[in-house]
Amino acid sequence: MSTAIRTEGLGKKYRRRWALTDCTLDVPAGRVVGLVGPNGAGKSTLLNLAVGMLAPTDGSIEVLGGRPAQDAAQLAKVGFVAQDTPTYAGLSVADHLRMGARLNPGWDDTIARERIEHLGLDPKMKAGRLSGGQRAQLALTLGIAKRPELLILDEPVASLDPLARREFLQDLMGAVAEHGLSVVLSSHLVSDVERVCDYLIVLVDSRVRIADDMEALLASHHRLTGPRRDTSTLPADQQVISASHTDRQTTLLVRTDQPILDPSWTVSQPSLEDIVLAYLRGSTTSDTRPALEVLR
Ligand SMILES: Nc1ncnc2c1ncn2[C@@H]1O[C@H](COP(=O)(O)OP(=O)(O)OP(=O)(O)O)[C@@H](O)[C@H]1O
Repeated sequence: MSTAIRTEGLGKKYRRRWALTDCTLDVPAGRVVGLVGPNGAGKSTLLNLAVGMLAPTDGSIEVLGGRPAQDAAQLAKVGFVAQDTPTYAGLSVADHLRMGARLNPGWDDTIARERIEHLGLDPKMKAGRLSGGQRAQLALTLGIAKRPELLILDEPVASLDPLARREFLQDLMGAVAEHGLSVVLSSHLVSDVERVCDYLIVLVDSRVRIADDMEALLASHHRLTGPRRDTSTLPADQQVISASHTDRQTTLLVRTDQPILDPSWTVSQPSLEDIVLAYLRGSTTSDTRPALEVLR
């Protein structure tokens, strides 16, 4: 199985502050990877390191087997749409497509023109006069028509209306199915990530908290509800992600690959959003201490 992104002890420091720390990942190719985390967690930093816009302070990163932006061949393999979906205000939509064709050896003009037509964008319109969402669609069109092996999108749907967001994600899935494209996209919308991604990375406080197959993640997390008890009495294999207690009852979100055998627990399946929120709300320093503990 080939690897889209491999990092080893990767870290990035801006002046005195670490934006990404000790990040070790092995993300398989051919997947749609969701990258989630709270504001300032380090998502854009990781994506900018992957495209070579930033250099690591620590550790290493390899993308599709090469060093980010090492040469023209590497640049051609990776498409990137940055968070602010940059376009050139003084250039028209058609100018952007012409520029895409000039700069990208694998450029697919048919995809580009069909997408612009489908979106109803006037090819003569200057990018500076497009709405924020239309500019985002133009930038995304350039990213898709470049026909990269790996498309990296930093919050691609943030400025799109709900229908445009749904259609864009469908287009993306189509490109993945048709061209075997790998995608890494950051988003604050867990429901979108759940709909299209089959691999999830969660970054919290500049550290990777989850990096796993979506199916494996859902299978290994459980909600346990039962009589109030101390989390330190749980079996060693059960990592407590969050815990809440009332006078008589305890509810836990635990991660384990083993079956839950204790009959005093009622076991249910948390949603992906429940799992992500439990990780986002706190940070653990040991295996058995909960990330989030609430007393009522
Ligand atoms: N150019 C920079 N100079 C100094 N600090 C920076 C710079 N870029 C980012 N940071 C800091 O690094 C940390 C991580 O920022 P980053 O943009 O990677 O987070 P993020 O997870 O993408 O956030 P968001 O969801 O808000 O876009 C933040 O604390 C941010 O203030």
